[in-house]
Amino acid sequence: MSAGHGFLHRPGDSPVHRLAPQTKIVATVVGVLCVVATPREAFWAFGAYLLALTAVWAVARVPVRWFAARSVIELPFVLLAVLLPFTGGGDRVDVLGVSVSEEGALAGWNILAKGTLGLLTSLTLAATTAPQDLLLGLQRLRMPSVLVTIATLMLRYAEVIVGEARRMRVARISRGDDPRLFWQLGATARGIGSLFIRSYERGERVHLAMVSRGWTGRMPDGAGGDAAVEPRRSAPALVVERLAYAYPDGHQALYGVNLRVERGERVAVLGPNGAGKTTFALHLNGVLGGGSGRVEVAGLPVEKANLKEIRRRVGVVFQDPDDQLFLPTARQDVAFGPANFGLRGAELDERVDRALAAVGMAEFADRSPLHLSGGQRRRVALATVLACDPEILVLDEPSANLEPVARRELAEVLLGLDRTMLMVTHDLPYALQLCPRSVLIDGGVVVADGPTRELLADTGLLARHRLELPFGFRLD
Ligand SMILES: Nc1ncnc2c1ncn2[C@@H]1O[C@H](COP(=O)(O)OP(=O)(O)OP(=O)(O)O)[C@@H](O)[C@H]1O
Repeated sequence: MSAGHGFLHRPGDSPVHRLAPQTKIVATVVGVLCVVATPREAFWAFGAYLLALTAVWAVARVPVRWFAARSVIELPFVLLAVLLPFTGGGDRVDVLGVSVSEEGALAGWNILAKGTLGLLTSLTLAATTAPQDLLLGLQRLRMPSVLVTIATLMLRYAEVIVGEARRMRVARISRGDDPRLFWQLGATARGIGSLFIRSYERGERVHLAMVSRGWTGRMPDGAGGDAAVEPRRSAPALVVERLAYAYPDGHQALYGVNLRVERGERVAVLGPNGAGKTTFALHLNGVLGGGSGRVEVAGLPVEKANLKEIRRRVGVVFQDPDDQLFLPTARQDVAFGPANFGLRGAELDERVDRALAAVGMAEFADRSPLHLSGGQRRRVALATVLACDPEILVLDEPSANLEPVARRELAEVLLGLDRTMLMVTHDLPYALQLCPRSVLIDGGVVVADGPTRELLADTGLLARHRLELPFGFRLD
């Protein structure tokens, strides 16, 4: 679902909607400054501003009632403005038998007129400009990148909350809940509680995806990357020995995983729900750690001192592309990882273009990821990781929620990539198509390892670990 329809944004294709966002931002700031600077007695000027705004609304095809409904946030100021004529000092006049302060009335009018016009001007900008385009406009106006990034993260978080709220509302209404009914207020309150927990979890996944692409909590400062630690060329791509891990709540997810993957191999990681596949994958670039055992990438141990280099070499593509994409344009999202790893200027642009081209999304570079289809988003998510030029690509459920054509197209992209690949998946035909070798994890250990075709032909093995080929699928 696109996040285009927000509380403050009213999508459309009017000339006002199509204006460049930076032009609208500048016009809004100038408009608000003019309103503030206008003397309070210049009643005609306020009338002219309002007339100009209503003309813009007519062109933008946004009804007056849309603005009226959103102007309620101004209510406290309206109350203050209404009280001032009665509480103000100075000369007083008699209006319909009530004594009114002249100075108070003018002060109230000043607040009411300037506040309302300022609010309506800002609402006009918000109504006709998508949030992502606003960020783009700020960037084009050369706002400091730190400010734009903070605004971006705040926007992403707001989207996370709104998205979770929408999903929960749909799920509840489809189960017969009507939040308008008084006796269901308790359930609504509990819903709000779980909304914040779910938003927190989603925020954590977004953060994990950022960390995987080299985010350290600091903005790239243009100083270039640290010197790379040279890996051993002759070493296998990946060596995992006796890897065990318990989550902080004490739940033991891995009990001693052993795996060796040679350079250029494509390996499917199969297993039932809760087997430990994702936990295992998150150890490969040090997003999870602190357990026992050993993980080595190209001869480099996965440990704190090597984390930056490890994350450069191991790219994790998460299951949900929305966890991976959070910047205003696909291009910026794809540039995020390599910029964290120190790439700048023409080299960075070239890397981004190459990654987008590799997934067939070059023409969508300047679009907001939120305006792309599910399959397109997944391809951009893959590009965000390819742009880091990883030696090992780890994909978590790459075919989940993809329509057949998008699934096939992604397979073609993946088959065209010349790198070591680990693919966590429940999609057994996809594993067969893409990975000559499979490992089967269950109960936190590797229970089978061999050619994918042989593993999938062993119906007893599959049944023991709750796996099965789709109905009608035959291995020939
Ligand atoms: N943050 C967490 N805290 C505690 N336990 C967790 C956490 N994340 C996962 N687990 C538990 O660890 C075990 C392994 O989870 P993991 O997500 O690695 O499984 P998986 O094989 O990827 O499953 P699926 O196929 O359903 O995605 C599960 O029993 C799960 O409940």
